[in-house]
Amino acid sequence: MSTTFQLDTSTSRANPTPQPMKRLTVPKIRAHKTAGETREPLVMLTAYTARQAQLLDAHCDILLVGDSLAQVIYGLATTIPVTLDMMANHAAAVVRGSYHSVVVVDMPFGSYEQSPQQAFESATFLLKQSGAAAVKLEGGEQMAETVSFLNQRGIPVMGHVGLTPQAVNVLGGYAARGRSDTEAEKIVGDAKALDEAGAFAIVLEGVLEPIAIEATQAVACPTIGIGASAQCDGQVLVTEDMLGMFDRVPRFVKKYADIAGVIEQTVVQYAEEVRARSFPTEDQTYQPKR
Ligand SMILES: Nc1nc(=O)c2c([nH]1)NC[C@@H]1CN(c3ccc(C(=O)N[C@@H](CCC(=O)O)C(=O)O)cc3)CN21
Ligand SMILES: CC(C)C(=O)C(=O)O
Ligand SMILES: [Mg+2]
Repeated sequence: MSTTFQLDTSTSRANPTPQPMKRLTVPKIRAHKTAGETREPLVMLTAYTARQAQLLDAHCDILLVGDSLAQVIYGLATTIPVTLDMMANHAAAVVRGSYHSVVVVDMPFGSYEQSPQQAFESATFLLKQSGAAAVKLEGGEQMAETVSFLNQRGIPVMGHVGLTPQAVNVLGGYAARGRSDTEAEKIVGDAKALDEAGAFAIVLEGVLEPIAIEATQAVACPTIGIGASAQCDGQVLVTEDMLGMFDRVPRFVKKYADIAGVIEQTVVQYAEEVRARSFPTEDQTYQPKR
């Protein structure tokens, strides 16, 4: 008898009911600029849990299991300490909660920079453990060889240039990028190198708007902006940031809701009712039959 554990993705989904929407694919995203169909901006948000994925899935094109889970979930100061196991576990949860969106997983710091071989080993681990479709990694020209190596071996790669948070110790903070001419040229060159290496999309984070526009016009694959420009081919935000759940957010975040406020009010009410013994009532308790 085989002892191999087979992940049955059809039954491991938290929501197995038939869905009307089709699953989006990586090639459709890569062809976004040339496909005559819609060219509507791509909608991308982060997701770290199954329930969050369920709520976002039908309304997004891409769900990113971002290493920003460092700050958002784990209370860490930077994304540096994030491990492959952390990423794989959250990615598996997100895949179980999604049907339509392409699920992309961030490769954590230290898991891919050394060589294309190291990147391949780490990426296969992430994809096998989670069922996600693609990985994202930070860096430009210096990562082009790795992007091509993975792509040729069946692993689609999303690039990420500009403000690359895993390089915080080199950059010295999270300030916007591209203020000098050499920096601006480097960002556009990095985007071109990733595009030519076969990246299916590129995140442009924290770059001056004219550079985001120039990079978007210079590449064949779609660009996805965060703190970049509405002229990018798509946008991404950290879900907790835009929901108003996270306390310290970058300036480029638009807070669409105040979920932290809703949670606080609700907990205040619960605490009052517990202390007043007005919760639970008869509806929320089990009484013996008479
Ligand atoms: N919750 C969250 N949202 C993010 O967008 C995010 C993460 N976490 N973690 C990973 C990276 C880190 N990012 C960050 C973090 C901080 C700033 C920030 O504080 N920016 C300041 C300017 C800082 C400076 O000029 O030195 C700002 O006011 O926008 C920006 C991007 C983006 N990513
Ligand atoms: C902010 C996005 C692009 C990201 O890389 C993350 O959430 O980790
Ligand atoms: Mg990230």
